[in-house]
Amino acid sequence: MPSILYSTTCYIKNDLYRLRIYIDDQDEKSDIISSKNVQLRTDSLDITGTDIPFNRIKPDLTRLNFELLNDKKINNNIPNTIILNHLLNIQQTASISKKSNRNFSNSLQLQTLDVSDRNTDVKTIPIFEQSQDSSQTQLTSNNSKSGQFSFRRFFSSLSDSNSEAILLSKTTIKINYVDVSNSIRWNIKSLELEMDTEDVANELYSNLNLCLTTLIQRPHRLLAFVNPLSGKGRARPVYDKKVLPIFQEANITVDTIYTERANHAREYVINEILDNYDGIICVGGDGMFAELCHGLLLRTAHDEQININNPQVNIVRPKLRIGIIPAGSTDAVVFGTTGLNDPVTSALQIIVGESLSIDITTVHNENGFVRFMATMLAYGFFGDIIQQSDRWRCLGPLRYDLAGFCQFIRNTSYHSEVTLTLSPHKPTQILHPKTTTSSSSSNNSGITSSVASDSQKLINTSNLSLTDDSFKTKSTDTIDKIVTPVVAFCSRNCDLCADEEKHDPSKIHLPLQIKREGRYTTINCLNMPCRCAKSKYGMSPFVHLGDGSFDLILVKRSWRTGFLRFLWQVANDSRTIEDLPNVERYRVSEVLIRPINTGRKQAGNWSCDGELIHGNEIQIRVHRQALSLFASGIQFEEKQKAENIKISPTNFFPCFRNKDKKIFQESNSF
Ligand SMILES: Nc1ncnc2c1ncn2[C@@H]1O[C@H](COP(=O)(O)OP(=O)(O)OP(=O)(O)O)[C@@H](O)[C@H]1O
Repeated sequence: MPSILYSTTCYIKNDLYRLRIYIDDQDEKSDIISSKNVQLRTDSLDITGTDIPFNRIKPDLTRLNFELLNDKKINNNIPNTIILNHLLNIQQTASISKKSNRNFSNSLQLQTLDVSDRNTDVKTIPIFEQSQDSSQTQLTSNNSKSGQFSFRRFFSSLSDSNSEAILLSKTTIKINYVDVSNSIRWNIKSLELEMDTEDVANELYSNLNLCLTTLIQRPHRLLAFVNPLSGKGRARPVYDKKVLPIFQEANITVDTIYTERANHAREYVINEILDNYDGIICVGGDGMFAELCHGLLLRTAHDEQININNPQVNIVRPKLRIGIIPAGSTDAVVFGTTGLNDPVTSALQIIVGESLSIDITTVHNENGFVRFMATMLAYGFFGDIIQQSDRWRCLGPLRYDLAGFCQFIRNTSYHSEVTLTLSPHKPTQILHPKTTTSSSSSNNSGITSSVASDSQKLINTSNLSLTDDSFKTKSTDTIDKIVTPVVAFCSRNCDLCADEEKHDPSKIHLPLQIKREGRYTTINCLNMPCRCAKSKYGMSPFVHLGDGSFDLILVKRSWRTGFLRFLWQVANDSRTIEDLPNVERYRVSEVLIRPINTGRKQAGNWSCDGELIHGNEIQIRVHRQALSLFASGIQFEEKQKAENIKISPTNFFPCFRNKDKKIFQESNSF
């Protein structure tokens, strides 16, 4: 049963409401969130405090509930509940009510408004609006749209009002809150609550502010880095006009640095004192994020005296979180962690202290540490594009398309050896023999299993022992395809990412290593789906952000039409990409890629998070949840609704399927 902390009545748009601040019963949390009409115990209309102290308030469990007391139809613009943590700020302003058309219920003992008070109330204007920080006071009036008080405007509005029912006092509480009714795109909304007396308004105002002080997961002081060149120069206006005002509204202090050169932010984060900050904000694209990510992780590794050059070392998660305001040209990280690249949504997720820990992979070559990888590492086609487009910088963004086209015409492939360590899974989830008709099968929970029968044999016949080197590394040319068993989107509060048991070393059942060798057009490691404007689902839609694994996609040498089909599916629907005859997808925790140069043939190029890297061989190793972001993760049911993604219970992949080496469109009906 929820515990009510506070209860009062108020008018919202001339309708009478009962406002209650209550704490959910923790066990009932999920039910209450899902139910629109929260059942609270009936209490008196007077202000009621309970014996629950404010320091026991759980921000996600404490809510404001608005119950309409008139007989009128419920106004859909008034929320039924607002989570305490979604309040941005509370203002107390003067109220000038228009002709009263309030519909008082006879059964309610309401205080009638004393008209004789009006004159005295007029004297209270202008009022001082007190922000959450008591040291900041502002002169405001609710008549003043610009926020500047104007006596002329104030008195002219008085004469416009109907004198019969004018009430002038500090009786209006304005609540600015984060509207999450569209759980993908967040917005700011406000609600004006008109209280009966100034005393009640004062009390509600101070109670709500007291509640706000309990929100410890929220940042109070942030350091923002703005790359003025990001996204063709849109980062600065986005930050100055859209984001900074929201931070100010939420009483967050932000120190801003406009970067002057590449690596400015990275050096600052590595070298300067950051103790005063609760988080770092990156305003820009994926390149800026990579800079901050490196700065923070390298600084932490240095503080913890970790030898980052050792490929087997475990990195430590920094204490500070990074918030990303998308203003770049691709914004793959933000797409992958919030579902869209909307600066306002990202700013609001930072303000309310949403937290998401993501995997980071370390990239080493034969000489030691090279880079951290947050999104994608590529060898071959995509690395060659980066290398070529770097030479054609003068062509602007067009250079990527042009370099891509040239590379496609060349259709180069590279002889390479790939040693991969499959991500460990529970025995019950693993490896069903491949059937002749379909390469994958799915159940209702969206979990699909698929594996080559040879691999099944290999596992069944092996004397499984973690110390058995012959088992640990198997060269299996016969293995055709091994597809990860779990193909569900990584979403907000993802079960797979939260599954600690899976990451318990004592529970690892199958650290299977496999060697693959052949000619590949491209070898890609994806730590995130890499959704962006050019790829609806990203190259790897089902990779999870925090489950301690990443996806390896091998694209074997083929005719240009075969590779074009791969590119087409990456752009449009990559959910079944491994069904293409030239594509293999593995879920792995570690990969070693070794190009085999056969004399005259040149090796391909490597790119990591869009930057060129070098090495004769590259080792990639995942570090589970090594970096925390201010982000919510994606509410996938909502996203599916918004994008009209159809997922049939019996067929998780309704679009394209590989059957007898042919691609064809299936009907969604079966
Ligand atoms: N003031 C600056 N002048 C030049 N380069 C900068 C400056 N600040 C940052 N950089 C560099 O610019 C590169 C690209 O920046 P960023 O990622 O923000 O923009 P983008 O390329 O438009 O977006 P995306 O990476 O999403 O495509 C980063 O690698 C960063 O190191």
